[in-house]
Amino acid sequence: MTSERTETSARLLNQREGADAGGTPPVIDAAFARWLADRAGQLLLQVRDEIGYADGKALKTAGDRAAHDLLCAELARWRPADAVLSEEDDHSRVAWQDGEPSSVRPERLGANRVWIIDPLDGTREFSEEGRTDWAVHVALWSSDSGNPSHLAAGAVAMPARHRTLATDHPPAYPPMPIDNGDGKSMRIAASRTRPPAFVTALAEEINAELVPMGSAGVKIAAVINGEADAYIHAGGQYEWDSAAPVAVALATGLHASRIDGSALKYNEADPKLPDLVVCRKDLAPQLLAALQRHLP
Ligand SMILES: Nc1ncnc2c1ncn2[C@@H]1O[C@H](COP(=O)(O)O)[C@@H](OP(=O)(O)O)[C@H]1O
Ligand SMILES: [Mg+2]
Repeated sequence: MTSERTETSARLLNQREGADAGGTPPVIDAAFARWLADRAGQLLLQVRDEIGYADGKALKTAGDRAAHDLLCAELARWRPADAVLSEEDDHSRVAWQDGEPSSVRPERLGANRVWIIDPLDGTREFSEEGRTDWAVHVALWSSDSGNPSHLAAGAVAMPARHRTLATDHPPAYPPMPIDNGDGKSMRIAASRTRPPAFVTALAEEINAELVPMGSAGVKIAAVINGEADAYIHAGGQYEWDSAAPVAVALATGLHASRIDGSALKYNEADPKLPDLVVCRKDLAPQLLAALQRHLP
């Protein structure tokens, strides 16, 4: 059954390739990132339609694989000299054993340009009918980039929301929230299925409302759009979960850092990036101070 379904996603990919559905992509990296994320997003919608929701595990596997294969094929075709770090074939997980680097050094560590991709972020939500909180992440890390994160471009496609955020046209800075009279001072986006315990305690202390949703990309997009004031995560994540949305957040002018206030770094030997906070700049001092009191 599973192999049949994997064949289904391969066939969808082939159909699209055969029709050359994407045409010639933009030359500028940020527009290329948007193009790529959009193409994978459309493919994921097709996979959902074709496979259905009866077997969630099969749907997750087919979606992850189809989006990964499309992104890698297009990157190999249009950016052949660049390295790739993807959730779906992260060899550095093998190269990093018991907290120590092994002798296997991933090729990307010597590269000047590395695409950091999460073919399907919010995999769980993707497999649940009616949910729209899942995304495709495409980011470019460049050694030449002037900013501390070295993120040179990023795109977050949210196909089920018909929305893509990317650094080619960074969204406007979010508007100040309207006081809706409920006495809550801040809305903090947090994981829908595994919110870190300390975030609940922190929210109580600063009288904030927790807004649960899936996908790191969708939560950061919520901060960018002004639907949430902050996204706080700790306890585990990888570079691909945040690289693309953080690139867009930084391009928009928002604050993004580790929860201790230090810079987010990408294309590290160990791709684990276990915590982060993204918020409006004016909230950063208050949130970082509260985080200091609640650090897990
Ligand atoms: N404790 C943890 N360890 C590793 N990854 C985590 C994690 N908590 C969240 N993530 C990853 O962060 C993304 C968003 O999670 P959430 O929706 O719970 O906020 C998911 O990515 P994937 O869907 O790409 O696996 C999830 O796997
Ligand atoms: Mg992810």
